Amino acid sequence: MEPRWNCILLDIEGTTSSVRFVYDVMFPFVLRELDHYLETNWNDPSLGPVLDQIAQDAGSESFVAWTSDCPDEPSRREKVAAEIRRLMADDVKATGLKQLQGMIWKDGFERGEMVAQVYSDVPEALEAWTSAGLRVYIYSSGSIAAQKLFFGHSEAGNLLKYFSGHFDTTTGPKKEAKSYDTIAAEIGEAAEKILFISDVTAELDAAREVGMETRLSIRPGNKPVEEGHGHEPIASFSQVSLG
Ligand SMILES: CSCCC(=O)C(=O)COP(=O)(O)O
Ligand SMILES: [Mg+2]
Repeated sequence: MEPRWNCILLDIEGTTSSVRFVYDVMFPFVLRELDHYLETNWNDPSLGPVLDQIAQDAGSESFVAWTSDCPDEPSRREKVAAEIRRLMADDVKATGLKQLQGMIWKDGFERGEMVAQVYSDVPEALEAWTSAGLRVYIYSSGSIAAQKLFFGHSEAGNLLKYFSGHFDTTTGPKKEAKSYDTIAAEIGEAAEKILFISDVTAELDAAREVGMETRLSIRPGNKPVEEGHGHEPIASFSQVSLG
């Protein structure tokens, strides 16, 4: 039987993995390591573009302009740390924040201090879908670097071989239809041939607006959703029927 879709696009938090793991393990890791990370990596060239992105997310044209009120390096670092803590307290999915989080998580995943949680149906489904010839992509607010660390160090082992590509907020916000148009174009598929699975109805609405098929991920600990969204709910990837 011909599969109804050629591609499956997956969200992470609340879909492949629990919200709890992100909030109880990954975010506390960042808050614990933040000051030390900034101090030890301050002159690392890879940090510069991320600091510019954080400044731009805050409405400034560059990091230099944003920190022009800071008299010295420690106060510039403190401004960054305070902004990161503020964004995380409000759970803002800002690109600069997500890039910095990914850089901080690197050590945690590579040292084995963090092992990404994935629901038990996820590896089985990835295997079944890719064996059936489907391509699987990730679209998460977590940076692409963080996504690769996450699935490269999961409790089911390295799952990266299953993914044909990764998207994050550098493609566009997850609640905007244009982002899904861009993804379809980059994947090289008609939107109607892509199934998007997420726990957030506003993301599913945006994907549906451009013609993607959708499924609402219902996992333990996910935020409750309003009635009347019209997205078919699934509690496990095993409920995705390909035919
Ligand atoms: C490697 S993803 C880490 C989780 C995260 O930071 C996040 O914002 C997840 O958001 P999602 O879009 O996957 O719900
Ligand atoms: Mg999610």
